[in-house]
Amino acid sequence: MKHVLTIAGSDTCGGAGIQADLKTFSAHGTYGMSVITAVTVQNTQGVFGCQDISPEIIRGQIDAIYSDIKVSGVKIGMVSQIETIHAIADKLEEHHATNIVVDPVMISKSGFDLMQPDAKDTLIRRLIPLAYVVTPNLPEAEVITGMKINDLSSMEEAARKIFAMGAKNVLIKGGHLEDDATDLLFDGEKIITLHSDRIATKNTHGTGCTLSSAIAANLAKGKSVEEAVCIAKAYITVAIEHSLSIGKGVGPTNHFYELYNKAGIWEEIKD
Ligand SMILES: Nc1ncnc2c1ncn2[C@@H]1O[C@H](COP(=O)(O)OP(=O)(O)O)[C@@H](O)[C@H]1O
Ligand SMILES: Cc1ncc(COP(=O)(O)O)c(N)n1
Repeated sequence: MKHVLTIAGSDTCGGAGIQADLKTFSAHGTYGMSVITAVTVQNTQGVFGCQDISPEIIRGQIDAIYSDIKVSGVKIGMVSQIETIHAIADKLEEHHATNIVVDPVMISKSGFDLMQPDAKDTLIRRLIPLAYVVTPNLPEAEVITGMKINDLSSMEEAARKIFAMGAKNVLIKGGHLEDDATDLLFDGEKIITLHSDRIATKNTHGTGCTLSSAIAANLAKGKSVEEAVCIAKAYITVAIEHSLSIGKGVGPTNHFYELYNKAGIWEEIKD
């Protein structure tokens, strides 16, 4: 069994962040571990507070894992402060971490700043070059590139710009497009589009977290980037199709493994 690490924030209600990542790792038959960067006060209706974990404790958590356990894939999610980003980048470089998926989380669906705006340049300078895959949604890709993105051709242009910043592969997510939920992958040579019809649901809490952890789990299992992203797209689509109306607001994705069996993608994700 492969071991996969998430470096991200805690979401009290279990829909996004560390909790979504660990559920996704388990559903893929991998062993999940976590380095917590911040604890949010959060439910399906919003984020009501946040306590950052000190850089010292973040560095300690990363050392605790890498000094003891082989890590085959890493997902990075919420990193709210400049010092948090330096602590993570320093330690991942020191431990020669591989298969790093960076989800540049900035603002929650409910509108809370999960990354302080002044940390943007540090994220670009320190984390994007470490990324084997970086997975911005449209607003995040706009902040990173400074351009307007609203269709496939501007998604392609943005992917090329972010590739030039040092990421080995760029996946621009189309969850915020007006029409279909089409994502676009650029591997430095070719563009691949991953299409899904838009599912009519309000329950999309943690979709980006789920997708990036599914990519990390699949890379850890030895899949190519193209395979990992395609399987992760199939996974998130089923997870949204069966999303849960838990709470009064935006409900979470569903990681119950029987669903994947029924949807016919269990054969793909179980290996
Ligand atoms: N309503 C939807 N129907 C189908 N797929 C969706 C829907 N919303 C998001 N997705 C997919 O979920 C994944 C996460 O995308 P997105 O919601 O843009 O990320 P984030 O959570 O970072 O904002 C992408 O693969 C996207 O295409
Ligand atoms: C701890 C944490 N990490 C990430 C997200 C982003 O998820 P979403 O975009 O669905 O709000 C979140 N809400 N909370």
